[in-house]
Amino acid sequence: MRHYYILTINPGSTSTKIAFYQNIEPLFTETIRHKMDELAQFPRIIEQLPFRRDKIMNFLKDKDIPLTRLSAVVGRGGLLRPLPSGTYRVNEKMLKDLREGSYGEHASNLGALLAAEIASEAGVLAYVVDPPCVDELDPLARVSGCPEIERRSLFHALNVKAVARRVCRELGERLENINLLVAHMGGGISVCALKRGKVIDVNNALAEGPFSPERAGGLPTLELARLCFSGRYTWAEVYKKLVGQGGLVAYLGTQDATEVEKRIEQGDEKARLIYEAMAYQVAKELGSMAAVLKGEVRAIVFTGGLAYSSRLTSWIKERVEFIAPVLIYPGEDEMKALAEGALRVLMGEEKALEY
Ligand SMILES: Nc1ncnc2c1ncn2[C@@H]1O[C@H](COP(=O)(O)OP(=O)(O)OP(=O)(O)O)[C@@H](O)[C@H]1O
Ligand SMILES: CCCC(=O)O
Repeated sequence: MRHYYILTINPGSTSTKIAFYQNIEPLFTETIRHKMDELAQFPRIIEQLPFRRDKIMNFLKDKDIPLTRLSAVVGRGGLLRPLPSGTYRVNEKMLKDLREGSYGEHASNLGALLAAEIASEAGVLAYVVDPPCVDELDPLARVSGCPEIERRSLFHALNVKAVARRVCRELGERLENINLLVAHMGGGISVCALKRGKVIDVNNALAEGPFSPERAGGLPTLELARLCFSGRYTWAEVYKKLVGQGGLVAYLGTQDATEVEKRIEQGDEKARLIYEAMAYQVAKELGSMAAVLKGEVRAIVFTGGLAYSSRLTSWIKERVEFIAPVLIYPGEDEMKALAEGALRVLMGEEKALEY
């Protein structure tokens, strides 16, 4: 079998994950965690591009990987127009939408931009796989209750799809034959109802559902409207309150769940209340997604960085295990999913989709 060398880049809200694959074998992987004050120097996410690019180039240098060795570079896709699931070739139109933030600002917007810069230096193609804007919503799920506002599918599609495939392999099931609930719990939280492999409903992870380490999640609408019209905040300030500085950060001053757990162990009652409330909200969202699937759920899956926490997962589990067995896949499989998506195209098993 021919060997392809694939660089995968995954810019998350608090980290840049990088890996170098020979086909689907990881030769090197690294997670660079960014401190909040390090990122705070950039008013816009797009301005982090040279900072994160340098980190990647240092990684390649440290590991002695010349650009000439790369067969492809693949980044986590960003906020683009609603798209079918798949692998996309990065093109100028995609880069323009990401640079301009046409569909919103998000750390993952940097994925295609970083991949394109490095791929062009290496003289190879850049791809993205299952971006967060993958949209498989049931028509019922699009209705919000306010005609001017349509619900939007925006979630951790790459990891959710990859973990769902892995769960099915391990259960000996076919994805298209079963229903799953998958809760990705990282810097943001996506709680998904998968009906025969399709995410037919999910909380918009930037604007709905449980609060998360950095996101405020769904809020009481009238109180939010009052805050917006108070004259105390600009749109940019409100956005930051809801998306980058909400949730654990707003209540506790940190997005780091391990730090919150240390405080709980030292008897910090506020930290305990807020952390348990996050678990409570995830459980509540899972309950409503179980109703979406009419209770026909083969398994409930927890994944993402927070799934490493046995304290958090047991709080959620005790409220939802009556629905279906709970399976825990801590961290994420995103890097492998990126490599696999690019490899399917390099090997000609799948045609890259055009944006
Ligand atoms: N061992 C652990 N125990 C508890 N929490 C952890 C552990 N490891 C990571 N976390 C927490 O997981 C969260 C980050 O998860 P993750 O790395 O999946 O997020 P991200 O990739 O930055 O963002 P996103 O998943 O939204 O794209 C942080 O709150 C972090 O403190
Ligand atoms: C993946 C989009 C959602 C988030 O970052 O929380």
